[in-house]
Amino acid sequence: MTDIAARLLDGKALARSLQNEYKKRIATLEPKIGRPPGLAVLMVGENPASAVYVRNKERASSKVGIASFGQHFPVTVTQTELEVAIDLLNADDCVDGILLQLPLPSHLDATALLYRIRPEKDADGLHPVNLGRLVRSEPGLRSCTPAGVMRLLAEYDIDPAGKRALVVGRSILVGKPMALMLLEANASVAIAHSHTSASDLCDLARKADILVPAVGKAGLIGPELVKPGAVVVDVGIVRVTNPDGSHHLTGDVDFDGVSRVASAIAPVPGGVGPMTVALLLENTITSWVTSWERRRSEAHAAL
Ligand SMILES: Nc1nc2c(c(=O)[nH]1)N[C@@H](CN(C=O)c1ccc(C(=O)N[C@@H](CCC(=O)O)C(=O)O)cc1)CN2
Repeated sequence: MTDIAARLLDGKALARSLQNEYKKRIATLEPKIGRPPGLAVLMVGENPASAVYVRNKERASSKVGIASFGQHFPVTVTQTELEVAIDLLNADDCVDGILLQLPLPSHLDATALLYRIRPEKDADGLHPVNLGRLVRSEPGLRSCTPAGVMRLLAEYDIDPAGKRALVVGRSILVGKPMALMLLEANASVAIAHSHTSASDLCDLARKADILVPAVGKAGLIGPELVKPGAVVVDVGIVRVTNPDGSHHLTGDVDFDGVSRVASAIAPVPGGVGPMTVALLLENTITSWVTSWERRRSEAHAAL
């Protein structure tokens, strides 16, 4: 039998309670604003994992009262067609958040499309204006997965200040913004990546008080890489095909082994994934309120 010592950082439960708060907030503000918040999730092609995530995002939106303006494009869609779709959503006053589900097929330039989304509607926090605000520690829309990790740590009273944190992975979606958010919270942050040697990864990981692997490699982090008492937040997503053809999800961390060494652990599934969706809803609500406030102050100024 598995002897679990670590506290479970339950992202699923926290995401559920955040969604209840969002629902109440929307119900209170909607009569004043005169319309619900709107979110457009753009998906291209038939990637089965993306289809699940997009469905989760749309379901969660509908639960809290966010209107969906999602569009699903065939894998043959062109860059120009997507640019036109983004331009129309940028101009649509009922749409507060726009998200381009990643990855995109290789004939498309994802960066150019992400840059085309108006920063005020960038619900994913991936536009360079929002990433730049993060670098400067200014308010702005923050990338959902790392923001979800920070919220999960806060919920369990884990303060990164003065702690050694190691982020494994340097993607623009998770690794880089994650390192910046931990730095903003006053951790001493290191980043390991594909060019980090196995022995350096081992040294850095064993010194880390907070370990955040975000690579997508099952079993990358075993108990031998974890400092006793460390907090481990698994952000890796690995979709494993079962012998019968069905799938299950796992992360970068050997959950059973690491649970015996760590003081707290966020699992996959049930950890950061649901928090990613919750923070997307939160960003959309923030954009909704901000655009309403902007319009109100413009209307006052025009009087
Ligand atoms: N534009 C974006 N694309 C992608 C992002 C992103 O943040 N923005 N992140 C990942 C996938 N992702 C969000 O899109 C995501 C991953 C996982 C989950 C989640 O809820 N996982 C559940 C299990 C879900 C299931 O398979 O049933 C869990 O971990 O418990 C949500 C969103 C790549 N693309």
